[in-house]
Amino acid sequence: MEEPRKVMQVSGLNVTMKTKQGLLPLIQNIHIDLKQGQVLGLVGESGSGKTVTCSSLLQLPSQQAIREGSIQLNGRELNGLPQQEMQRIRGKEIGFIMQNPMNAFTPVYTIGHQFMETIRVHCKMSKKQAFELVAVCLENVNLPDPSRLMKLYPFQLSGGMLQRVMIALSMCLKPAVVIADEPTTALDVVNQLQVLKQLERLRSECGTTILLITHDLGVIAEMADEVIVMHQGSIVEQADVFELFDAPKNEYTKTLLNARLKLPASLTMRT
Ligand SMILES: Nc1ncnc2c1ncn2[C@@H]1O[C@H](COP(=O)(O)OP(=O)(O)OP(=O)(O)O)[C@@H](O)[C@H]1O
Repeated sequence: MEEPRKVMQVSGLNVTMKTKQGLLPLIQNIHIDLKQGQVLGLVGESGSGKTVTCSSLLQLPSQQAIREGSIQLNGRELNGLPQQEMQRIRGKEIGFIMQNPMNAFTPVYTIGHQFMETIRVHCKMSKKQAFELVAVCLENVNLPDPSRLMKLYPFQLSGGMLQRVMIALSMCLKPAVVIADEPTTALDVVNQLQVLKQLERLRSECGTTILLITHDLGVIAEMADEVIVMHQGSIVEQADVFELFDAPKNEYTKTLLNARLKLPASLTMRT
């Protein structure tokens, strides 16, 4: 069988932070290949460097971060691109869904206004066309009464609804890659399931590659094809999801998996 195409290739990525105490290395020598249509899980304990890695892939502005290495999207080098250029890439070519979706929206504009403005930045269309497209996209992620919802402000929606608005935006812009950083952590079980279902649709219907960062190994088992395990800023293991759960090779991975098995059943039955 033919290997899926590599959409994003990260190699030799190091991130060092300038702090008052001096230079602080945060992640070292990260290599990630994201293949078309795959869900790649990224796991590791708190502070292992998952978010720093994502911020680097998105080239989020940071005065303090020194990023070395290569981040290629469909063969184009992103590391060092001017922010103006990255703004065109973020959303349209690399989508992102954050743990706290409230941070992704401006509180003073309605959902409809923000959604329409974002797609009009990337695609040429009239306000009327954008309105109709947004309504269809919101309906597509099972958000009821889209015309009413578009008139609401972010604080008037639940976390799960906002996550689905962000997924709807990705379904609309069809980026090659979506980075989802703890997309279900802040949600109740019903909303978690809804968001995971919509992410799965994004992959199956749009062929989007998803980098899924989560603490929840249940979510990884359910969603991921392959898994990367990070520890203290480095990748310690990468394997097919079945292989990783059945026969972890690295000692830290074993500890991570054992920690889950030792939790009471009520805490592990989250999916
Ligand atoms: N701006 C910063 N200045 C200094 N240190 C930072 C900065 N941002 C992150 N760090 C440190 O980098 C390390 C990795 O942080 P990161 O947020 O990537 O962890 P994480 O794996 O995403 O954790 P969590 O699962 O809790 O979100 C942590 O030790 C954190 O304290």
